[in-house]
Amino acid sequence: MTFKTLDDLADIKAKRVLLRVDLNVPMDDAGKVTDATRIERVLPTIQELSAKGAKVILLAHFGRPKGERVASMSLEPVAQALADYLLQPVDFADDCIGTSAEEAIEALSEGDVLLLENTRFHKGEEKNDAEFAKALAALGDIYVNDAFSAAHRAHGSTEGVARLLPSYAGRTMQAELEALAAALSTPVRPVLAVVGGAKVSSKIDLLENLVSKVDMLVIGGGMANTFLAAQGLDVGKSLCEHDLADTARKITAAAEKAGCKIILPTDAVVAREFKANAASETVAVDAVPADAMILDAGAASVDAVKASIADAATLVWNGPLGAFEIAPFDMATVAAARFAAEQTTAGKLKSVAGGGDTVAALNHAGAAESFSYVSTAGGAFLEWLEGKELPGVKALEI
Ligand SMILES: Nc1ncnc2c1ncn2[C@@H]1O[C@H](COP(=O)(O)OP(=O)(O)OP(=O)(O)O)[C@@H](O)[C@H]1O
Ligand SMILES: O=C(O)[C@H](O)COP(=O)(O)O
Repeated sequence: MTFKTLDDLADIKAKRVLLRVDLNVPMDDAGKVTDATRIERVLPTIQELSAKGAKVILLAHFGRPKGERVASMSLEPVAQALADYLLQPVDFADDCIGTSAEEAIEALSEGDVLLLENTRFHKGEEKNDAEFAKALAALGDIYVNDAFSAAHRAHGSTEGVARLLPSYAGRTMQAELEALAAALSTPVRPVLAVVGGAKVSSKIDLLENLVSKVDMLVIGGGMANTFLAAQGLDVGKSLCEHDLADTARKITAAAEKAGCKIILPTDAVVAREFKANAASETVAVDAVPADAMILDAGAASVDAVKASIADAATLVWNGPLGAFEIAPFDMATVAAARFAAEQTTAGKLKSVAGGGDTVAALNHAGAAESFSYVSTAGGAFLEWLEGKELPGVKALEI
């Protein structure tokens, strides 16, 4: 696929550049960014555009507010975090279209950077509504997409607006696509995929295709609970999408047919409260108390994950194996991440991981630096891996 890059942008002095970035960063309850990887990755594009004298207008989403204005999903705290990394002020407008955006843009000088409020506060964003895309496009002269990790969404700010303005790929978009192609276009087998995390409904469908592309699939985190429940196990109060049991069974059957080995947890760390240092115990997965929730994989499951990593030549990983943000439920994720890092350093494994929280988990484990490649993308990474066309990339095609 060919698209224009920043190298194709001639004179952009004083031009209004709408730059789509992914600032969907992990954040604690106090509004502090807990992992800045996605911020760091978009700095080169912002800096390059700003240095060339453009008025840089950032479009981004945060969380899933479903078209409502949800205060806890405002991007305002991220503007300050971005300014700290950019070492230059970042203005903020409390809407991504309409008067407040227009006035904030009007006030920009060459090289200034402005972040517009969460695009998902408007229903038109996720619907990719033509009027919403038009309202966004009216704010800029040029569109640049640097949000590879949101490129699997055909939304107004990732797809619709790209069709209305001269469009370009940013440096991170370009780098991600090149790095993933270099690492995984012809992966050395056996290939192991590890899929965990919490976005069960938006990722489970991807597994049906994935099992035909990989030799082993470790299912962990909230995703595993759905598979355990589909086997008839009681997962108590665990994060679990019971209505996806049929899908889980279909994936298990597809894996068998494709000769892909599925590895599910056999034991789990359970607790009755979702908080740091809550009283916890390790139980077999068929003995989860009805009033408890699975927050991590147990030691036997971790051994099985490590054994799979040891058997693999290539690892692709999205989604933590437990609620790693709260101690001690980071045990499985940290142990697996460190083992994969060791195998990579020893030259036995090519390891590629991606996802907002996955990267945070690898950083937490001190393992990210040793991985072969760390992508900012989770869902987009899995879809890319499946060979799917990503709408946000497709819209940039010349
Ligand atoms: N057993 C579990 N119960 C509840 N939450 C879990 C469990 N296991 C993992 N999680 C949560 O999953 C979240 C991460 O999942 P998610 O699918 O968003 O991954 P990601 O790497 O951020 O990918 P993406 O970039 O697509 O969002 C973490 O916040 C973690 O606490
Ligand atoms: O975190 C991500 O993977 C991207 O920011 C996309 O977020 P979404 O899964 O809510 O679309």
